[in-house]
Amino acid sequence: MAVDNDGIAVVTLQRPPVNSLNLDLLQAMNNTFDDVAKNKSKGMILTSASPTVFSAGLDIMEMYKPDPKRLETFWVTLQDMWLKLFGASFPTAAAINGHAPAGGCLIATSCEYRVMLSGKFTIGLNETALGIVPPTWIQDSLRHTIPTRQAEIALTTGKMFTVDEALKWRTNRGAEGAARLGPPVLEGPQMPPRSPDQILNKTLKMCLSPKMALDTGIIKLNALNEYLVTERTTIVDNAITFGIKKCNDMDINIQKRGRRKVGLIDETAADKAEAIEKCKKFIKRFDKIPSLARGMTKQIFRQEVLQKLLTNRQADTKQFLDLVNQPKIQQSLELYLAMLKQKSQK
Ligand SMILES: CCCCC/C=C\CCC/C=C/CC(=O)SCCNC(=O)CCNC(=O)[C@H](O)C(C)(C)COP(=O)(O)OP(=O)(O)OC[C@H]1O[C@@H](n2cnc3c(N)ncnc32)[C@H](O)[C@@H]1OP(=O)(O)O
Repeated sequence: MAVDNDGIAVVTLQRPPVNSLNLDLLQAMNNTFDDVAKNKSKGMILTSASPTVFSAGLDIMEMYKPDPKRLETFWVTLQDMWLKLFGASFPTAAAINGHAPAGGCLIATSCEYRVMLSGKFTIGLNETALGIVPPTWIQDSLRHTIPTRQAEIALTTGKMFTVDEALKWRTNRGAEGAARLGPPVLEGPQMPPRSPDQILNKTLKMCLSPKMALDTGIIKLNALNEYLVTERTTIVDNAITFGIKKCNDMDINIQKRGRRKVGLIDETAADKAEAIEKCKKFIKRFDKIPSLARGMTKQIFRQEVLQKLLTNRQADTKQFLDLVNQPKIQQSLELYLAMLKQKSQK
């Protein structure tokens, strides 16, 4: 842990090669979180010493052929880590400088703010894809971060988000919708882009002109009708071109506005230093907010989710122990470890 001049603690996970969460690392995290609270730090930023992995999640070796007592301590320590981090009264942020699967995503979603490095990294809760039901409180961390519907789909599919997807999800109507209609007709002498309102106003003016004979008016309206039907694609394209131009003139970023954000991460950064700076900026937002009021508001906001685990702690532990001790799960763990080993040797 390093505390900067502003009193913000930067906590770096350092368990090579992939910061997998074993008992020792979880205990060290818990002690550090206690220190941050005791020192009355202004806030805490979690990051990783690895250049490519934030955290690979739970250390599978803790669950494979486990010692029963250690396995139980391992799970209770993980619960403690989550209760301390998710329930921390001080501001928390994650500078996610690499992959964050499963438990890595849990750490990130337990924080209040997330900045992830742009690149070929992924983040998400992949448990379902591995044949495991994520415990309620792990699901709750995701549901607390992104909209419920997206959380349900992500959890049930074991979705690992790319950095871009984590920032935004499905495309809405907008720039990409326009692209699906084909290239817009660009401005030119024959077809200057006009808004639909401009076209209708001009036609109306022409038809209402006292100089216009009734039969000429009818001919013109029929021609307009035919034009609207046969040229509808061009008209839509022109309307889109007009809209895009107006947005550009008004400095509105249609690329961003056209996409729905999933918000699993709040911002991206080019490198770790920038990610930490952005996290610091988030924490400094609370400089003028009384810290007691802030902390209590956060805890009240998160109380329901925290209380659920506190009430069901023993049952949750028993469920985990029963699951891990199943021969079928032990077999899956063995296969998964072999697969990871094979992949790392390539
Ligand atoms: C599968 C069944 C699990 C059953 C658990 C039962 C109940 C649990 C309750 C539910 C909670 C689950 C939360 C979890 O966190 S489960 C853990 C899920 N984690 C993962 O699936 C991530 C696996 N790792 C990776 O995908 C990649 O390692 C990576 C993080 C993307 C990084 O890739 P890369 O940089 O290429 O590194 P390598 O893959 O080469 O790995 C290097 C080294 O580290 C070992 N390793 C990786 N992840 C773990 C891990 N989670 N635990 C232990 N060891 C891990 C990997 O085997 C390599 O080892 P060697 O160098 O010795 O070959």
